[in-house]
Amino acid sequence: MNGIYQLPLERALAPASDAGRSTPTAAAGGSPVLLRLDRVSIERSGKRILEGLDLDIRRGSITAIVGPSGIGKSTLLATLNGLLPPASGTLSVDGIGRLQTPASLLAHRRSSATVFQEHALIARLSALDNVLLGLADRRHPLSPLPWPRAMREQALAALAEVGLLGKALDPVARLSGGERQRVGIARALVREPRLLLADEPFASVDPALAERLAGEFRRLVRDHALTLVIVLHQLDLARRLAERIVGLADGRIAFDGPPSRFDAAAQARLFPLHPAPEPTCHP
Ligand SMILES: Nc1ncnc2c1ncn2[C@@H]1O[C@H](COP(=O)(O)OP(=O)(O)OP(=O)(O)O)[C@@H](O)[C@H]1O
Repeated sequence: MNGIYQLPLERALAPASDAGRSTPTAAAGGSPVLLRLDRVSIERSGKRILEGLDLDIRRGSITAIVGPSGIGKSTLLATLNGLLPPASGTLSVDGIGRLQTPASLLAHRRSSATVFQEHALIARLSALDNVLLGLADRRHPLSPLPWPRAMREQALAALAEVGLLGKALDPVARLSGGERQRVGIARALVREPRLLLADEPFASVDPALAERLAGEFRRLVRDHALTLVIVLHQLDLARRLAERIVGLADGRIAFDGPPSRFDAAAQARLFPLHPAPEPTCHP
């Protein structure tokens, strides 16, 4: 892990409900909050997509982002990732502070990784080479040299983590949908992120495989002390995987609570044009 992330942690943050919430900085102490959005508004091409977002993401937690198509779920992930700075408000990260400068944004991006719906893999390259691309920002972009041995070992370890060591040298074009998704997960893991973002990672796999991959995400979060924020369309899966559901509607956070409170009425408020599915049991 890069040394910059081992800065002394800030003092414990005040609860989210406090009026004068403090900002994560690199002071002494520990914080249960990894990431904090304070009155954040987000725009795309000058158009306001989301506004007034107050959100604390706790370290080691799994948060599912749900909401209708086009509401701004991927946009929110892009802001959490540091790719799309807020139009107003602040985004703060424990150990880094407010993401206001290029250096702080870079530090945050280096400690985060994203898994995409369509994997964003290069089909003609091997699984191993695709995973190595997760480390592309850790060496010179025009380097003609082979990947250093240490990075190759890191990438192989990430492939082993998702059960694909045996296919490390296979071109991605020859892998199944589920295997490709695993390569995408390995490419994120190789960055040793503390924040893992996932944008509809189960959208192109069948329900049984989605269930299995969800189990793998849960294990990875636990084993690697990750914090996961995952955009999901499958509400049942969101309820089973996450300990917290954040629902977006009308440009705002319209629901924020545990799966047990995400009942038919809450769903109907997020998806008013569709009848809410029957509530299902969850552990
Ligand atoms: N690069 C962009 N430039 C301008 N507008 C964009 C851009 N990307 C997305 N938008 C707009 O921002 C809004 C939110 O899009 P976003 O992709 O975040 O929604 P979403 O909730 O993730 O949708 P879906 O569930 O369909 O993936 C939409 O109106 C979309 O048209």
